[in-house]
Amino acid sequence: SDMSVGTTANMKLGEFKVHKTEGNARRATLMTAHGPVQTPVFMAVGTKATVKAMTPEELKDCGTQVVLGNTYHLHLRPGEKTIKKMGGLHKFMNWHGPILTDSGGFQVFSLSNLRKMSEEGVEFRSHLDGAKYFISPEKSMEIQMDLGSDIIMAFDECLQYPATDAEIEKSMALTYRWLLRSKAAMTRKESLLFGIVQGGLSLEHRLKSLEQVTSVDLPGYALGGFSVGEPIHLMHELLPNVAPKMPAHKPRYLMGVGTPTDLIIAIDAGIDMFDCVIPTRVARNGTIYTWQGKVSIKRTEYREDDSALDPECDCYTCKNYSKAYLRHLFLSGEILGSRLNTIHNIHFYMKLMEKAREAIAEGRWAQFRDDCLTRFVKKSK
Ligand SMILES: Nc1nc(=O)c2cc3nc(NCCN4CCCCC4)[nH]c3cc2[nH]1
Ligand SMILES: [Zn+2]
Repeated sequence: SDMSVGTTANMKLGEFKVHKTEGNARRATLMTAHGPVQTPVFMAVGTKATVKAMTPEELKDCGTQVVLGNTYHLHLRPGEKTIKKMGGLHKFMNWHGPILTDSGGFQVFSLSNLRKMSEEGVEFRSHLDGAKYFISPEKSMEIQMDLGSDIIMAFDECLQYPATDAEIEKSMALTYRWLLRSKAAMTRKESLLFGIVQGGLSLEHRLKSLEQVTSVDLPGYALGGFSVGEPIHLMHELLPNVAPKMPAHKPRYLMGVGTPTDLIIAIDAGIDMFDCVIPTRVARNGTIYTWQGKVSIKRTEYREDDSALDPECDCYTCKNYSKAYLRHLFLSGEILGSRLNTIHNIHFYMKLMEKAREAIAEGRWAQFRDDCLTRFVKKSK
């Protein structure tokens, strides 16, 4: 089990201990102000201070270690000053494990309208009510510190795909200057600041951005600018050439990724941390991940199917409900359908990471990797 790697008792805040490696894959522990994080880890996305359809107790029962919050969304509503007054994000949402917050740049570009970019920061109008806002590296740090975040992401610019070499070079230079301002604005010692490597889908620019960002001494580094509309094989091909070149004794976080297959490929390339809305979002749309591939619960074949979503799963949903019942809930648009499907998908993702951690710790990662890739290949039913 996870504790097979020994105690985390005397680890310092921000310490990242690599217990075992197999090729580029690593089994490690990151110490945060809200406890240790066993890696590889998948982090549940809780954009508006909730992982949709799940209570914190259910998240914990599914093996969730870290929950993500979003600077952009929480700044707009209810506002970080309100959350701070209520005791901070952990107390506000009753999640007392580690919280990582994204810095808002990506969300501004992908959600808001009418924005003005400058060296200073980004001016934009809220997607909720059109009100005008301005976020800079300093403002982003202030918001994340007010939230009481354990892992704070630097304020960066994330380019959409495709981007020209000139756009990539200009953007990653800005991201580097914003990283220096982010670090200078970080005054909360309990929070760990992670830098974000950009560089588009170009190996040359990725390595240049990697050199710039990792020249700044930080407790962790992320790969941004992926899963932004590029053909996914481009990311799969780039990762093994970039991830292993990130500092070996710092956590490596691949932002916004991904499917079970993406996670396995990225762990094999040396990535430690992930987040993605896929397991929660597709659950609400009736798509279920199982150890035998994907299941679309709305299919007629499940109308009188008394079996569990996944015979190899021991989650609350699989122990208590049939496919027939879950299909009925989905077709009826019942809220319980979203809840039960989400519980299963989050449990599946956390179980996948737990098995990956054990496989690396026991020196059988290659076998586990190949077994997963065979199981997950498109057999959607
Ligand atoms: N600060 C920051 N910088 C990034 O470059 C970044 C890049 C990202 N790329 C994604 N991709 C999310 C893709 N997701 C896939 C499932 C459907 C919804 C979108 N999220 C990201 C978040 C990010 N946050
Ligand atoms: Zn299940």
